[in-house]
Amino acid sequence: MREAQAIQRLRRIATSPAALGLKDDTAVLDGLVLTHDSIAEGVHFLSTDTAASVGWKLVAVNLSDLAGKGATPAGALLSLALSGDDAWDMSFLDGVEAACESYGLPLLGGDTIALPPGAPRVFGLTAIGRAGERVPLRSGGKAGDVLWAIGTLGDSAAGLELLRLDPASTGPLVDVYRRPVPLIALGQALAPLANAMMDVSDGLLLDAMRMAEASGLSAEIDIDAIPLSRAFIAERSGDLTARLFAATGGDDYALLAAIPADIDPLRLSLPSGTTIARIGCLVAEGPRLALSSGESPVPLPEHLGHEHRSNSSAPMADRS
Ligand SMILES: Nc1ncnc2c1ncn2[C@@H]1O[C@H](COP(=O)(O)OP(=O)(O)OP(=O)(O)O)[C@@H](O)[C@H]1O
Ligand SMILES: Cc1ncc(C[n+]2csc(CCOP(=O)(O)O)c2C)c(N)n1
Ligand SMILES: [Mg+2]
Repeated sequence: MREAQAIQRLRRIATSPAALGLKDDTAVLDGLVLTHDSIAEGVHFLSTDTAASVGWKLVAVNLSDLAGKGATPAGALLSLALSGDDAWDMSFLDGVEAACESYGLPLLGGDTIALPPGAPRVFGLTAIGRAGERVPLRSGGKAGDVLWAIGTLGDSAAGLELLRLDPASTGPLVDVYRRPVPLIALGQALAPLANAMMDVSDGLLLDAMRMAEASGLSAEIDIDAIPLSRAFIAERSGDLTARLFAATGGDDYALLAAIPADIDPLRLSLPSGTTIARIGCLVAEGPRLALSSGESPVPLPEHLGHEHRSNSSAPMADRS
């Protein structure tokens, strides 16, 4: 089954207004912003990744969903699966602790289980944030809004490719894959201005299409405007192929914001070193997502981003 099919079925269960129709990154309940993300070995991280980086990543990907709504971290619940390798599990918790401390996220509770020997590791975290004065939803975009990307794209996907070629790879791209940085302060600064905002975790093109869909609009993106880091360009160049890779690779934990055209977020005093780029706009007419380079249209790539899909092979022996 595909992720989208499962969520479609879940919509019939999640009928509370706080669930926002499961059409956003988070739920919003009584001034709290709620999210839950899991990470699994072989799906979100490699068995060769350090345990501390896996713990960090679990916290960071959840904080990124709070950042997308401009929320302030308020607490977390951890789902911990012990693997039987005590040193690994302890280092994992060191990584969880480091990320919680870095972003002021108090651990409030959770649950601990032990995995059967050899089972892939899977962890979950519920992050709770306090809503700011406005919570920009995916669905709030207006025709004429400018689309801004905050943070660079493609670094993590490029880091993963390096690690796939050589698990001993190091450098800034590998660091972004293993230890993403949630853009909490930037999310808080932009939320009051944005009509719509979300984090980019599955791939810019897929997430921009989701924002356009939720807002009942179309997104136009200038592929040449996508922000790339120096490390990414040094590794893969900034040509169209590299840009499409960056726009679809996912795992970025950047932000995508739709901001009225008469507001210039570059005028805000954003933290130094912030990358923020005008990458397109939302419009009322046209295909849901259109790409261009220079003045020319660019055909959509086959895959716009990452979508989970189960394979139906070999059920577990004791599941019959
Ligand atoms: N198993 C589930 N039970 C209930 N709701 C779910 C489940 N899986 C996903 N959802 C909901 O579906 C919506 C979309 O989920 P999705 O995972 O695509 O969003 P996201 O958390 O922003 O993505 P990402 O995991 O890439 O950050 C969210 O509202 C999420 O809470
Ligand atoms: C080992 C390994 N293989 C592939 C990927 C790529 N990847 C996996 S999940 C995901 C989207 C975000 O996940 P979710 O939607 O579950 O939050 C992406 C881009 C990876 N990170 N590690
Ligand atoms: Mg998200």
